[in-house]
Amino acid sequence: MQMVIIGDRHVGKTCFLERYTDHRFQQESKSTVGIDFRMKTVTVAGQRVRLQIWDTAGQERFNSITTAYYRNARGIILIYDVTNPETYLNISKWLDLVHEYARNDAEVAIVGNKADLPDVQVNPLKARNFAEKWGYLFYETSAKESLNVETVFVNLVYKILKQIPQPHERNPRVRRRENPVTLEDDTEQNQRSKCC
Ligand SMILES: Nc1nc2c(ncn2[C@@H]2O[C@H](COP(=O)(O)OP(=O)(O)OP(=O)(O)O)[C@@H](O)[C@H]2O)c(=O)[nH]1
Repeated sequence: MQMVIIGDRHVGKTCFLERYTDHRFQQESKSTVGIDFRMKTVTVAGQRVRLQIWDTAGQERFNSITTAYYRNARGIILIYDVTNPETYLNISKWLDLVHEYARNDAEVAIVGNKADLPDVQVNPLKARNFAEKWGYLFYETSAKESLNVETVFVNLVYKILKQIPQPHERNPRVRRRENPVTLEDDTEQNQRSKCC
């Protein structure tokens, strides 16, 4: 299952992904050039899912490269920085690209990152209302303090899985237990690739 992480530069996309796949945080994270990806296998609602997560450059000059990766993404994580209102306002610009390049059934999560910092300048209620109005997930996260990072992935995968007809839905006599918060960090494989 492919996912793509988008949003302005410096909002913490790479740190967010590294926190999820490598359980670490690097204060001196380098700007992503073009595109990068990591793999992780998770179990959500009893189903093992292999995620290929694309980390895109926030700089506009890479848009022609990065938007090519939207097409195959089942999930899109759009990150802004809670201490930088401009990155929140730019969400609509990123959503325009999503509507232009992503599949119609892609699930979107809006994420306000850097929630550990004291000078929060984006009202989380406003952001949540906006996300809910459009049927998107919403979370405030901290890649630094590992707040809600796994929750974003689990709930996004769960939402995507709910879209896909499951075997038990085709045969109502076969029942499977559903537990959206089940997360087994069972096989963690980090593969990296860079291009451009
Ligand atoms: N306090 C705090 N700082 C963070 C957090 N996440 C990222 N940062 C910092 O924000 C800066 C940018 O992080 P990156 O992950 O490189 O940002 P990016 O969105 O991938 O940037 P581009 O690759 O340029 O698009 C770095 O100095 C990080 O240390 C967070 O949750 N809390």
